[in-house]
Amino acid sequence: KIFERVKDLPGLKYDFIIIGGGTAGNVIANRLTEYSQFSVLVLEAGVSNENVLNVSIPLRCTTLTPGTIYDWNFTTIPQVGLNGRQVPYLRGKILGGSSSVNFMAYTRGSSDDYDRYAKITGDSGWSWNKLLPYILKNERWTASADHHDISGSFDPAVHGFNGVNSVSLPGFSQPIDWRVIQTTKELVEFPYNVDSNSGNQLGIGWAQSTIGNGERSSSATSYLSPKYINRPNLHVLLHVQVARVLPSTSNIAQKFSFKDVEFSEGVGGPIFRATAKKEIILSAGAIGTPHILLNSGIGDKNALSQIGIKPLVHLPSVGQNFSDHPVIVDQWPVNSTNTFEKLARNATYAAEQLDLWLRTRTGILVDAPTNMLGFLRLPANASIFEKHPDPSPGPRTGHWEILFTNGLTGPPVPATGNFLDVAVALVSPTSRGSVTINSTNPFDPPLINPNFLNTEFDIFTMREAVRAARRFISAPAWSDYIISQVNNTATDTELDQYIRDGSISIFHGVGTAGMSARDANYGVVDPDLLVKGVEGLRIVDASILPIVPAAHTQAATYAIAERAADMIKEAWRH
Ligand SMILES: Cc1cc2nc3c(=O)[nH]c(=O)nc-3n(C[C@H](O)[C@H](O)[C@H](O)COP(=O)(O)OP(=O)(O)OC[C@H]3O[C@@H](n4cnc5c(N)ncnc54)[C@H](O)[C@@H]3O)c2cc1C
Repeated sequence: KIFERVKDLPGLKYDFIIIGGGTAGNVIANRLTEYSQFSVLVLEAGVSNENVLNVSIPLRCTTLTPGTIYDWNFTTIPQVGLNGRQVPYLRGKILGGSSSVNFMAYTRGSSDDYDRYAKITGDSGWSWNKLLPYILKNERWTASADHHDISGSFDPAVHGFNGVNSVSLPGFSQPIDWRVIQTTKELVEFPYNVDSNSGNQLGIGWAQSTIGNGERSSSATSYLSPKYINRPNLHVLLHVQVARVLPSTSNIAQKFSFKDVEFSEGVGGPIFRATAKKEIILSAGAIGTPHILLNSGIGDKNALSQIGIKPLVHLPSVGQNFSDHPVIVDQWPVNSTNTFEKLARNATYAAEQLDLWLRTRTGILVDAPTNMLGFLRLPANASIFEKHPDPSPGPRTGHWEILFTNGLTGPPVPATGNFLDVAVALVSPTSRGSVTINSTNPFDPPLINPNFLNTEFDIFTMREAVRAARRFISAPAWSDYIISQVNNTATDTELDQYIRDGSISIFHGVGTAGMSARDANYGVVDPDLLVKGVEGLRIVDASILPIVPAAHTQAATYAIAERAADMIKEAWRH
């Protein structure tokens, strides 16, 4: 059941309290309440996702953030690597969390990504082969909205058909799609990959998205769908912001045991306390989770003391090791009028498409903006490798990603002109940032520093990615489509300036509560995702990934949560 006010809850004591009804939190809520004897309360700061049309309509994802009530509306601190600019840091503030506002790309990353997590943690359970059953448990492969023949566009052998969260291929073909595929035949450096979710992500192919029947599939629409949310042991409370977790006792071993959660109803509203009889599960995401830990006195003891927060547990890695992907978009003017600009400029066409979506869940609105994407590596002989080791986790993993969009990705749309958008993202960054606080008020926003493009490897790779994307669009497949080429002869200095002035986040931040081996002298959680040095506190969200995967991060987040749910059930079964 979903509650909108604290006073309507039957009480404030539950077996499990989950902080954050986001991507991971709702998976945990669903799986734990499969046991009718477990009671679960989810505390979520955001609003309901119900009846928000723009959340359901995939192509309208560009309207959900920033500057709306569905976003936390964070901004980074000035970024040295971005010529001092501050950039928006989007995070969903709505039931479903970022899965309710994201761009729905379903990319798992490579097998190398997960095998590296296994190596870092010393737990083979995080390896690709061991995690695959959980990836499949999440996924419900679904027909495309237009029911076209999808053979040859994905590999059914690597997908899950009975999971909870819908995944599908595009359901409305875009006029640029065949040109992308044609280019993979014309230029050997850009091979076609029938399915980049197989473990080997290299190459370009059809985007898979968390969309079912032409609608967004989020953790709220899937894991909290009516058959689950009606369970009597599952309560979700909206509009409540968690400030802190509080220790109740410290046992003989002098370990703090965390059982209580302090939260406010609305911003600046009354403060309440809820108690977990078994465990508190922090699922507030890569920004929210370290923020709550630091507010609670769990972090670097010197930094906390300096602000005036009493340190309870000295865990210097809290909020550190933040890694994310910077992205930059190149635009080419094209000689077609059949691009996304048409939707923004032609009200009759837009109304027709909305009507089509409302009546039949077909038409242009059924897809995310990107129908085709791919992951690529720097050439093995790239000069950067003379100075730097390869930071990618293995040969099946991209250093950078390319995404194709049939028009501008967001407002403002200029009065004239039609465009092709090609975005490149750095998916193997070596820069590391942080999430910290500078206030004793838990409701003040944290300081977000992704520290983009602050290493030689990162700027080199972005530069080469931009150049490669421009080579891609110089292929014969585009010659009768592109009106004028983007500068193909820019120098390194010119490109660096352009990249530092234009890059933003693609919002894949992780690592701020990273997992490490049980005996490691760094890290925030152990391989079972229990916070080191305390009792009763587990973290299940994207923050536990020690290094960002070479992929959009929701698929990994779902998989983590599915495995974590089994760990929690196992821990409390008896
Ligand atoms: C605009 C955008 C586009 C993206 N596009 C893609 C994409 O196309 N594909 C992809 O794979 N990934 C994408 N991502 C990233 C992906 O969505 C996230 O990595 C993933 O959803 C993170 O899941 P999570 O469970 O860690 O956090 P979230 O899903 O963000 O959940 C955290 C939840 O905790 C709540 N919360 C936080 N703090 C508190 C507090 N103090 N009290 C109470 N509640 C709190 C939040 O409101 C939220 O509901 C995108 C992200 C954004 C923001």
